[in-house]
Amino acid sequence: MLTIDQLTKTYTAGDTALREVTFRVPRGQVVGLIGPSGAGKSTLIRCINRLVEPSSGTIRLGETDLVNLGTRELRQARRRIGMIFQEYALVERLTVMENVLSGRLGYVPFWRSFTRRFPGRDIENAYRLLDRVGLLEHADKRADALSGGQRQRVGIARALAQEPELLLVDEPTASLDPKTSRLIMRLITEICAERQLPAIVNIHDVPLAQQFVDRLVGLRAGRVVFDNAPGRLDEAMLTEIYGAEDWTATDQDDDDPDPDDKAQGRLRLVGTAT
Ligand SMILES: Nc1ncnc2c1ncn2[C@@H]1O[C@H](COP(=O)(O)OP(=O)(O)OP(=O)(O)O)[C@@H](O)[C@H]1O
Repeated sequence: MLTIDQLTKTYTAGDTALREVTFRVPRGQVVGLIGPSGAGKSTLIRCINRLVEPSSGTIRLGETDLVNLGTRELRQARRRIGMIFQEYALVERLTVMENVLSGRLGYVPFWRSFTRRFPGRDIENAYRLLDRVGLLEHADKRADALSGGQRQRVGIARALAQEPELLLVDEPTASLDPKTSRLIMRLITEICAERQLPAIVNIHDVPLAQQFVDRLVGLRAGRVVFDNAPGRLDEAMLTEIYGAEDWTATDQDDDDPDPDDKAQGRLRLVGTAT
């Protein structure tokens, strides 16, 4: 369980990016974080993994107060948080397997990581994860030989290799086509349900978020202005979050509709800034 309470961040330049943000993410729940550019989504994700120092408020992962940790404790706490990135952040010249095993680097002694000698248990687990994300037959390929969707699946397997208690996912589909984006979102949400992992997914694509996440948190100018089930997000609320934009109900550009998408019967919205 992740608990964020009264989290405020004011950058030294004077911008207040988060204002008393409060919400909880229980085990197994995937929260989509939406909001216009500059709303504070990245700042929130970065405060949780402490790449950005919160100005005030608390962030708890289980019993651990993430805000008040010394360097050593912070390093240990970060092992418990798996990150998935927009641009995958793989080591291109290493194999798929080596990239997945790099998720274990925080756990193995330096000499083992230096010589890339990982314990047998880690290797077996990495094979299991590659199987789960559908990349077993690509284990020995170099990362730079993979497609974008395949690279993101490596990114997911690497995050899971950490055996995290929380997933932070930053724009996981921004570089992918619509069909691959759905595949990746489905994989993330299925895995979180299977492992009872809480997750926060920073996502610009509102219809995609609506299809797959359990809950949406909408930020505007650093405040939570929406926190509810995706089905409760209507056009009035979208205007509240995004301001004066033209939110028009439309069919998605979809040449290969998935009948089992949670999207069935949900709003399909496309936003065009005016
Ligand atoms: N390092 C920084 N120093 C000063 N101000 C910053 C810094 N990073 C972000 N900000 C400011 O904080 C506010 C929130 O930015 P943030 O990047 O968190 O928004 P966002 O919702 O993630 O936007 P986007 O969707 O464009 O990535 C903005 O006003 C931004 O200018």
